[in-house]
Amino acid sequence: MENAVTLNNVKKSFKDFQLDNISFSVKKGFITGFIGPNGSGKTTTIKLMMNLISQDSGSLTMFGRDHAEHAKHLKQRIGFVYAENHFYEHLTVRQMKRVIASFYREWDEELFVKYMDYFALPWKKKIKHLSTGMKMKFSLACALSHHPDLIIMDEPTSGLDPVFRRELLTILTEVIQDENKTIFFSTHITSDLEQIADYITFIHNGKIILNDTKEALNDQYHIVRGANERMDEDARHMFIYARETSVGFEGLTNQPEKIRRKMGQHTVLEPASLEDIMVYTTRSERYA
Ligand SMILES: Nc1ncnc2c1ncn2[C@@H]1O[C@H](COP(=O)(O)OP(=O)(O)OP(=O)(O)O)[C@@H](O)[C@H]1O
Repeated sequence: MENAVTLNNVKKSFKDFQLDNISFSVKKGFITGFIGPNGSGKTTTIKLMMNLISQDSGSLTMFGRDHAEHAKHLKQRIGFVYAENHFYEHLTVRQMKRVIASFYREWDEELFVKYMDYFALPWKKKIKHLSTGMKMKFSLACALSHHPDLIIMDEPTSGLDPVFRRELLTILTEVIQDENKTIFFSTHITSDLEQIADYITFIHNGKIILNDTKEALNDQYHIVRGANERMDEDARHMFIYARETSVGFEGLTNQPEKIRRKMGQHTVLEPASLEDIMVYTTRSERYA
């Protein structure tokens, strides 16, 4: 399967934080959700992909080309939606659109007008007077209107009401019908990813913990509940995280079959949600 983006042993250090030789790929033609707790390195990774900062070591390729060497060409192929907006606040929507459109060879004015109507965006309003949701819609309209092959978004749904969030997910599902398009986006709203993501990449403390299909995670990761007397040292090793209380234990495992064999019928297993996976893995000493 072709990769839209490949990171190989990428390292980036700040004073108190480092992306620790991360390697993963974003599959072409699919939606990948990028999750991780606050400060885990999502925005830093996205900035590296966008060539807004440079890695200390390692390689980053996009559509098979080195992303820094071919930055100019690759920028044409990427639609970028960023939470901290990068617009000139004093311009109107129309003026700002003109600035953005001038950068892109493939700019499609007809498509942009369609999104302006669809999102009910005001042409004459100054950027500084747009609400958070409107700015995000404008950013999205611009990103989609130059027919990008890769759409990269940093928390696009944050600050959006549930109605528009759902619209956004519908738009993304429509965009991805074209199998040449790829979408990579970070979010804290894991339920959005349960709906639309094909792949999940999970980062924690600057390390990639998971990068797999959502189906594989659903099959593998389970929440287990049972009586404390079923838990022993052997069983404990099969859990990523488990806690015992007076009413019993609850934990996350990626070895459901082994647990079933070991703990027997009186233990309840159910597929873990992405939120469960994120919360329990973050608590685990294994990934500290
Ligand atoms: N330019 C910088 N200089 C120093 N430290 C930085 C810089 N940029 C980011 N960091 C640090 O790197 C860490 C990771 O930040 P990053 O923004 O990538 O996390 P994140 O996963 O996107 O978090 P959030 O979910 O809160 O947006 C943080 O501790 C942050 O303070």
